[in-house]
Amino acid sequence: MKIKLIVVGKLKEKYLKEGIAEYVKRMSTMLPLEIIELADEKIPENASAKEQEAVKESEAKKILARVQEGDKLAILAIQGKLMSSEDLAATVKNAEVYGTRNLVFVIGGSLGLADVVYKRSDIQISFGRMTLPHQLMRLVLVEQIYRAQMINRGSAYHK
Ligand SMILES: C[S@@+](CC[C@H](N)C(=O)[O-])C[C@H]1O[C@@H](n2cnc3c(N)ncnc32)[C@H](O)[C@@H]1O
Repeated sequence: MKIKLIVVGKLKEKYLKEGIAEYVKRMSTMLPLEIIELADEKIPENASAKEQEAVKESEAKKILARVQEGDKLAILAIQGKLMSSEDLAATVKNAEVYGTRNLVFVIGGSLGLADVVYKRSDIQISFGRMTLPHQLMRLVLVEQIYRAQMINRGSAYHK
């Protein structure tokens, strides 16, 4: 099985790039993580609700173009399901056991994800009701995917 992470927007901060690269490297000998970075849409200044929806729809098209039939799609959503690290580890293990080809995580852009992405998703994962910047969310999620794999290996990394 492959684990993929689809993200909207280019990562700018060096400290985030370095943190993510470290966990990606650590996972290279386990289930490796492929990060697919999509260009974000320009948000017009003082964008109306309709313009914001159009941005999300356009980002959704690019996201869903990278998702294949049979992929298990886990989106990051503030109002989604609260999960423990052990729950995430079980999600990864189950996907592997059931022969899933790709377990795909998605983090939305600064406006979030369009409804069409929610409809396609198999799980909506919440990291709490607070809003995290999507770029920081990327680092936090990558660490949790690493942690999930360490849990599944019975490693002392997870205490
Ligand atoms: C800046 S947030 C978007 C905020 C937008 N108002 C919304 O409700 O989705 C960008 C992305 O980061 C992710 N995100 C941010 N905070 C999160 C949290 N607490 N739990 C899960 N995902 C989160 C989501 O994928 C979201 O689409």
